Amino acid sequence: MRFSKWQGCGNDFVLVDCFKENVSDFAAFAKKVCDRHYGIGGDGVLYVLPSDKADFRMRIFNTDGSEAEMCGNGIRCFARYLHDFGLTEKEEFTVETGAGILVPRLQIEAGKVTGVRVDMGEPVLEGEKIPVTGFGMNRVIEEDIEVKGKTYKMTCVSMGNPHCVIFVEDAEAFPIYELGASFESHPAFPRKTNTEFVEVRDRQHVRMRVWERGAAVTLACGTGSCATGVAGVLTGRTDRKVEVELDGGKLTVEWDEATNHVFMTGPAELVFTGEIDG
Ligand SMILES: N[C@@H](CCC[C@H](N)C(=O)O)C(=O)O
Repeated sequence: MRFSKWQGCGNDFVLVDCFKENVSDFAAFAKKVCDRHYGIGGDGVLYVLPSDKADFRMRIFNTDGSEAEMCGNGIRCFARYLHDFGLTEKEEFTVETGAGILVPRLQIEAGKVTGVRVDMGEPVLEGEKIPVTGFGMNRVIEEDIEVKGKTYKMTCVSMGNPHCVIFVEDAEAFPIYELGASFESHPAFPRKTNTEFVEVRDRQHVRMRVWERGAAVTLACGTGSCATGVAGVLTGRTDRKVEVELDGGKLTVEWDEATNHVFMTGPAELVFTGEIDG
């Protein structure tokens, strides 16, 4: 089976083109190939599929085999694959995801792709829809959450997938490896959650570390960066456009007031291509 390996800000993915390859069990394949010792290594697998609603369909599976609704760094890699490997000649196209139909646009300078800007759609803010229990259809802004005997203030946002944003004094010092899994599996989140630990540097710059649902600590999270941008506005900490500094690079996130859509811009790079026994 042929595959390609991609990364966006160090969040890395194995991509399989299902127009050409046949995968019988998407979840089992993801668990197997994401293993960094016995497999290819990756934070998830992106499957390129046909769609009857959009130009293409993307499905994303985490390292533990769970399927996520959406992946921000993944959709930029997905878009670049479609362009670089000749599946489309368009610079902007539609992609069906578990978070609806999203629109990536390639940024091309002097014939070279320099990045991808994605219209990530509207954030979902109603507690029940994120989902977070105990808040009905209200927004969940700076609400208490107790984890391992300590109370934190959480702001919850869905970008198709659930996010819990915790603003902290010092993101580098936050004990993410000790606490991340307890946020992910907290009873407040019926579908588990991704959690972002965010230090505000100023109104246009934040530092974010992430514990991802189904993948633990990763070097970056695109949907998490978007959720952070939205949470920064909802809590009055940041402007509508912010640069998010991640362990593996930087993303720009803008929550547009006129459309209510979130736009994410950042890199997507091919690491290598290969073949594996399917
Ligand atoms: N890294 C991704 C998000 C991948 C899915 C996530 N782990 C989930 O289960 O929701 C991103 O860049 O958005």
